[in-house]
Amino acid sequence: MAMGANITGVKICGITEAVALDTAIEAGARWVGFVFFGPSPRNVAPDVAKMLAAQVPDGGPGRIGLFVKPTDAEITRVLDTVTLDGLQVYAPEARAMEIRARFGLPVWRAVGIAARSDLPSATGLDGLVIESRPPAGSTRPGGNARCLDWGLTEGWRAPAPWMLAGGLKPDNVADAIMRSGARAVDVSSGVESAPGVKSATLIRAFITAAMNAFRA
Ligand SMILES: O=C(O)c1ccccc1NCC(=O)[C@H](O)[C@H](O)COP(=O)(O)O
Repeated sequence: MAMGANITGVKICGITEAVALDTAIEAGARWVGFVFFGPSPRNVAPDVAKMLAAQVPDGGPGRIGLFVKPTDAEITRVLDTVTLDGLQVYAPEARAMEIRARFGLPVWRAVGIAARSDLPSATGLDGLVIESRPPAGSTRPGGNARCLDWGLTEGWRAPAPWMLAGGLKPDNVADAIMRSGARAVDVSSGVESAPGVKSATLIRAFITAAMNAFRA
């Protein structure tokens, strides 16, 4: 999962089965995400993720494991079974840096923002996932199909490569890219027919729309 200064591409997150993964690979996803968080409808057991990760060909999308405030033991349990290329973590910067040092993998930190002042001005991490804050009472910090105000990142001098997430869909991703200035986007709910059930049609439509917008 190389992350240069100008990463461009699409991450399809929350993959739990082979057909969705094949579709994402064929459609040109740059990253695919596996959620290791029990309360999520996209939670995937390590032995299933192992088979999915092995399905990604050499040169295919980066395999990203998503963790929420994980202990070292939780990450170890997954990495003992699943080959991953990077980690997406919901944790403070200092803890994310510890994880990076401990496991030797690139780490992106997910940051929920509601105002421009919430945008990080510094990070020692490999990248940032900028998304909306979860709604009150949500059982999870991401994957809530909730858009942020895309104008908040316009002109932002990001301290690391970043991707835009939250509430993106095939029919709004072009607008989101144009208004936010993002060069990489991350989607889960917006390519599902029901929570946790990915749609091949929506995955293809999303990647096509995003890549066309990046080229525009
Ligand atoms: O997908 C989940 O269930 C989830 C659970 C806990 C933390 C994060 C989670 N998802 C994050 C993502 O899939 C993406 O990074 C992003 O937030 C996209 O979310 P969506 O609004 O569903 O497209």
